[in-house]
Amino acid sequence: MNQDHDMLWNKCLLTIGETVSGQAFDTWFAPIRPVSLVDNELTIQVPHRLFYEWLEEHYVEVLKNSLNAALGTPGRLQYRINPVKTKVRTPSLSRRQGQLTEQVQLTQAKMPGNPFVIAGVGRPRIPSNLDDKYTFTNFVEGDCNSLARNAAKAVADNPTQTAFNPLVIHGCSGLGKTHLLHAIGNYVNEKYPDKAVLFVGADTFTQHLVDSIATNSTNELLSWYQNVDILLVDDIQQLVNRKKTQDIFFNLFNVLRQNNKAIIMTCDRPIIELDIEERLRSRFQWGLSADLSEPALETRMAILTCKAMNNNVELPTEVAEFICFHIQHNIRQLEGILNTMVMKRGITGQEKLDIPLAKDVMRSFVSDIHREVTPEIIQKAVAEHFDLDVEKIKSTTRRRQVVLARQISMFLVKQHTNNSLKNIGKLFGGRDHSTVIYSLKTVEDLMDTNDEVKRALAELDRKIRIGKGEW
Ligand SMILES: Nc1ncnc2c1ncn2[C@@H]1O[C@H](COP(=O)(O)OP(=O)(O)OP(=O)(O)O)[C@@H](O)[C@H]1O
Repeated sequence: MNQDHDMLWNKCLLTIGETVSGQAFDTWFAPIRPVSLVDNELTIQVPHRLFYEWLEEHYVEVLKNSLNAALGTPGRLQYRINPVKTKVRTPSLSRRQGQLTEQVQLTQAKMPGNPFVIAGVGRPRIPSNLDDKYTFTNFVEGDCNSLARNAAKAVADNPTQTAFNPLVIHGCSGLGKTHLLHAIGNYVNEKYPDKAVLFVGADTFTQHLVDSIATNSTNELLSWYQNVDILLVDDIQQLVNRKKTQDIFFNLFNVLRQNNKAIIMTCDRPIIELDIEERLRSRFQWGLSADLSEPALETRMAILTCKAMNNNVELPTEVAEFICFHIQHNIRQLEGILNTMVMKRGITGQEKLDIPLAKDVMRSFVSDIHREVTPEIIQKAVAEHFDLDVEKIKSTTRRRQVVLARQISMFLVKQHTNNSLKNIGKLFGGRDHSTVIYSLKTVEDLMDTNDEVKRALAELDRKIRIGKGEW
């Protein structure tokens, strides 16, 4: 029997309706329109590319079987991708009633329940969700973050032609990942105002998806996401154990990347350690992965000082050093201490931010700011000060600078620890106790006469006291 494309497609829908869930039917098959039937080749129209890719990936067998059954002979399927731009009324088959009904397709600007939609004409406006207080200007660069910072800036400079797509910034908590995401977004917004930037947490993305499933508007949600030019996704580790979200994100990722849209993501661990589907993981590894590591003392101090300046707070260097010496792993904690100090100062009417106040506030951030200072810590500090290896200090070298560093180390070990002269000798390459006595005497003499020694001792003593929490 000769049949036209509408009749054939209706038959296909009946078979499909018996195979897939009601929700899948409504989401993925109801929006399809049959277009033509020529020589057993059925052409169907789908709303957008993502839709087509999803069908190919998940329902190709269902479609093939239903077409073959409807034709009674093997057939072929062709797709036509045609985004729905306007409100149209099209006849389609309701699965449950098994008869032709009128169905209204929604335009993108009319998506119900979509958290981002601002009604308007043409391309939907996208609120970026950016916090303008995080910029490249107030991001302090150091060895710990320079790759990530420079890659982020490169993407922001040229978001649609970047080789770093995706860019994944990973690192432990509080090291500036989210700051960099916002910085990219803010920079792009300023330099390319016509580009649509969106910042979204991976958990928020999941929530949107869950909501859209509940309201049968997943396609609309995804179409909407495809309007984004620069997608900034925070904390992608939240995708772990969320299979459905991973599936949808996989497709969105592919479409965006194919269309040269930039995708920048943050993660609390390297992608290789992320327990997600392999296909998603391999795509995340296409671009560049840059890590943020713990900043050195000087960088931490620069960050804290920068935060203080931005808040018009005067923070003496020794107070910044004291705080940063003890807080090594998390910049957010540094900020928390500064903010609490400012607040407490306001309450007590105290004028300056000083070390006793810092110490008081820090008790709730670090369990023990009174650290034991060991000979190893002293040897390391002295080696750093004189730009030498610790091993050199312990060696038999008689070079003047090395001898001086060795003698100062012995002196400080004697002052700050309970080691006997005999033990100190052992710690410095097995020297006897008379050598140690000679060293201590030499340093005492030089303390009054030699400026270099005076300065070195003052500086090292200060560092050791900060380390012990004894300011
Ligand atoms: N290099 C830096 N320069 C200036 N501020 C920084 C720097 N690194 C971190 N910060 C600040 O530290 C705070 C914490 O940073 P952010 O929220 O970006 O951390 P995160 O790595 O995203 O942490 P989490 O994984 O816990 O979300 C922010 O206020 C941020 O501005």
